Amino acid sequence: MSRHLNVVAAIIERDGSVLATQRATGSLAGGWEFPGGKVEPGEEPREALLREIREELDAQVSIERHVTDIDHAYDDFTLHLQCYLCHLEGDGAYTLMEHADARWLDALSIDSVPWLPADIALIRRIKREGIVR
Ligand SMILES: Nc1nc2c([nH]c(=O)n2[C@H]2C[C@H](O)[C@@H](COP(=O)(O)OP(=O)(O)OP(=O)(O)O)O2)c(=O)[nH]1
Repeated sequence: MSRHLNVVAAIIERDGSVLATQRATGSLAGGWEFPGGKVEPGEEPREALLREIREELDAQVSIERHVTDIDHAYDDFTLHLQCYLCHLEGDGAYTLMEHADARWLDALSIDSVPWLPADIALIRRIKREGIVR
């Protein structure tokens, strides 16, 4: 039986750009994603998102709204990805605690990184909604 992951992702927006992060380890290393991670048992999705952003970026975000849920089948697991539009709190500073790299990408540069397969449909949605411009 293949594994099923319930994951939350933060689409952190600033002036029409979003913060993309590059996975450092594992089978998807090198791929770009939105910061976030697995929802733990008993956790609400939004609570999980705030925790993951603290752990991965040493930062606080405010959650504006839910954007969409993406379902994707990888070779060895299935993914349910709940995506929220967020903004960095305070002076907007962050520190990469786990990722190899991060970039702010706008509508012109968003396709310049190799996104994880599950994120392709999400990027289309983000463009269509005008979250990147
Ligand atoms: N955070 C995030 N994960 C994504 C995205 N797209 C995508 O396919 N994934 C996949 C990659 C991983 O297999 C999974 C997230 O799991 P993870 O292992 O990073 O979660 P975690 O931070 O809880 O990790 P860990 O504590 O178990 O190390 O979802 C995305 O945009 N953001």
